[in-house]
Amino acid sequence: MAGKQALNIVKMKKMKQEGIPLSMLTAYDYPSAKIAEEAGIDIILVGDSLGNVVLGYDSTIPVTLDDMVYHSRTVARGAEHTFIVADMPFMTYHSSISESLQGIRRLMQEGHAHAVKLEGGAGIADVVKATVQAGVPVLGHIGLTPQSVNQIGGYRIQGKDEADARRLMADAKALEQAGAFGIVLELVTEEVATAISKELSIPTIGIGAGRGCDGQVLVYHDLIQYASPYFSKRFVKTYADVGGMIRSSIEQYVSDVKGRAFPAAEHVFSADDRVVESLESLYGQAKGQAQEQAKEKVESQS
Ligand SMILES: Nc1nc(=O)c2c([nH]1)NC[C@@H]1CN(c3ccc(C(=O)N[C@@H](CCC(=O)O)C(=O)O)cc3)CN21
Ligand SMILES: CC(C)C(=O)C(=O)O
Ligand SMILES: [Mg+2]
Repeated sequence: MAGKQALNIVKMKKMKQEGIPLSMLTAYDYPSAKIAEEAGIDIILVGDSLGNVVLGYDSTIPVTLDDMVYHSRTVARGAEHTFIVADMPFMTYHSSISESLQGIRRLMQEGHAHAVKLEGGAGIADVVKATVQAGVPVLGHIGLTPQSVNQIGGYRIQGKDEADARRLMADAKALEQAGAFGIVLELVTEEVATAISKELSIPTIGIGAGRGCDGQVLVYHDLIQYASPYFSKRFVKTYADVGGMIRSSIEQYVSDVKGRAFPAAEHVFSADDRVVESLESLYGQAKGQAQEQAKEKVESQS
């Protein structure tokens, strides 16, 4: 797999220096990955947001490492030439370095990811360091970290006051120091996200973090309004109503079946006349035999 990708972490850093924005999009399965690659996306994120948009949970907390491995490998089959980052899910990188590395190994070897993303700042710098030491590129993720939603107390904008701004900058620097190749800034005020982007030599990738980031990321189902509860959020731009298209297509299908408009002549297969005749006589015989047998059965019982 390695080497087939159009982009790598060395080129990403160069793109930041040259002022070329990075486009990242989530994908969770073969068709979404295939279309994202065909459309020219720079980086695919197999996000644990799959818990929300494909598994129907109300947060990312129930998502397991098995879920991530499974979806990551389907994405890898659909996008063989795209750099793939996979999220490590809730509480799989906090017990010990060795357990964290075992999970990361699975995302790389079984999930065919090229890098992993971990939520957290200075507090997870040691795991980031050990992962990078093992040869695995790490994407950081600070600001709103959905795996900590119960601690944060909701999906809130980060970096509004000075203390928060300082904390975010310190976390970003700690991650860069630990060897992260980039950092996702989620739901961070534009001023703070811009300052962090200027301060770091590694690219920042924003979601709801404004115009000063070195790249942008969105959730696939939000972008195309595909049954996502988040598509109308302020930080999302929707480009199509794919959910609406799917719904009206299925409504039309239901109505066609009920009204016998489908299948029509062009959808059916016909045998030639001679075969039809012989089938009819065959069915006629078979029908006659069956009636004969049924009659005999009734007679023998009486
Ligand atoms: N489909 C989807 N899209 C996402 O962007 C996403 C997920 N799922 N799941 C994981 C996290 C959760 N995310 C969220 C969830 C809620 C808000 C939200 O309610 N935002 C408010 C602003 C809140 C405030 O003002 O503090 C909004 O109106 O945009 C934002 C990001 C982003 N991530
Ligand atoms: C929103 C992005 C950054 C993410 O972590 C996800 O999709 O899981
Ligand atoms: Mg995530």
